[in-house]
Amino acid sequence: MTLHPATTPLDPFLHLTREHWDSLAQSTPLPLQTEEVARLSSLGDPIDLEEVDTVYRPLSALIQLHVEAALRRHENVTDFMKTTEPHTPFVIAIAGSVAVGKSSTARLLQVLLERWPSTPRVELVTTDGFLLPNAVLEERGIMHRKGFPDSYDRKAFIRFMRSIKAGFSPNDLPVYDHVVYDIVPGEKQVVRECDILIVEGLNVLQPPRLGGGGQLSAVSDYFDMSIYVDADADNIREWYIRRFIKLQSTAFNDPNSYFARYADLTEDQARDIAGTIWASVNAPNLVDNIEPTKSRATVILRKGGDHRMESVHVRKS
Ligand SMILES: Nc1ncnc2c1ncn2[C@@H]1O[C@H](COP(=O)(O)OP(=O)(O)O)[C@@H](O)[C@H]1O
Ligand SMILES: CC(C)(COP(=O)(O)O)[C@@H](O)C(=O)NCCC(=O)O
Repeated sequence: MTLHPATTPLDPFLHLTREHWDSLAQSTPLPLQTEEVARLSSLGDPIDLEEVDTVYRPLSALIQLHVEAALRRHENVTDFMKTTEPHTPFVIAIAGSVAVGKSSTARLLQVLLERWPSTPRVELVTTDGFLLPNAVLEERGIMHRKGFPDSYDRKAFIRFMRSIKAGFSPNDLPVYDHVVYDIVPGEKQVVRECDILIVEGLNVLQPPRLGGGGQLSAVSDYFDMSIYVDADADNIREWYIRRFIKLQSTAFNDPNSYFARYADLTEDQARDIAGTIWASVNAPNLVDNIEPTKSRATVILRKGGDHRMESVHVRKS
């Protein structure tokens, strides 16, 4: 097997090179066209069909193995307990820094997984809907900590995950708008009944904390599998700055954009502002809160300088 680098007796991960990963699941079809891949990629995350074929085809096949095993276990356990409770959605969490490309990964997986016969219904929830509204962040003096664990309504997020794993489909999830940079008053996301739920966000792998009832709980208590999208902080910083410059000529021109005041900056000025936001908000959040959760993931996708996947690290089973 092509392992990279050598594992130690305490290392619970298998380290697979890009070449090894690419050689897997050769018979799994890739039901996607170039146009569709372009539509699913986020701004600044240049995924092409070759990358989808190399990285996401084996990943969707590996996820299917986990889903099928969970379905079999459910059948065996319900037989054993003489119950008839239907199975709950298989939950996949996607974690990683701001600007690392989590949303492209989530959207690609949604489309690939719903083409498998056993999982035709795949729903996607981004955790920004659980951010506290700006008015609350301002009241608490933590507007500069948007994306940090304390900027979320953790209780509502846990309630949502618990209801999913209790077999319900909530219809009242709050919705966040990146352009307005705030929760949209009155707007709700409906999560339809599904086979797989993908939950994507910075903080999905945060460890348990003590809740109101004296219980230790974390949203990850309700995950079946998790994926951490990883890259060097210097690369992610550059992707963040480049995306900010692209947003200047797109989203920031919307008069409703929270960043509209930055639309007319020169490229150098935009670089400076984006670098400052990165250094004061997103880098400390990555170092202090997000990166330390990496080893909790089932799979780590490690990207190189151009968003190209370099290696994949999978929990030993
Ligand atoms: N200021 C913004 N205005 C409009 N869209 C944005 C803004 N910031 C981020 N986005 C979009 O929001 C999505 C999520 O971004 P982010 O949280 O950085 O995660 P990631 O880059 O890992 O997917 C991306 O599709 C990105 O292009
Ligand atoms: C909205 C986000 C916190 C991401 O939320 P997520 O869906 O990961 O929970 C992030 O994209 C963001 O806007 N961070 C604030 C700092 C900044 O403007 O870059």
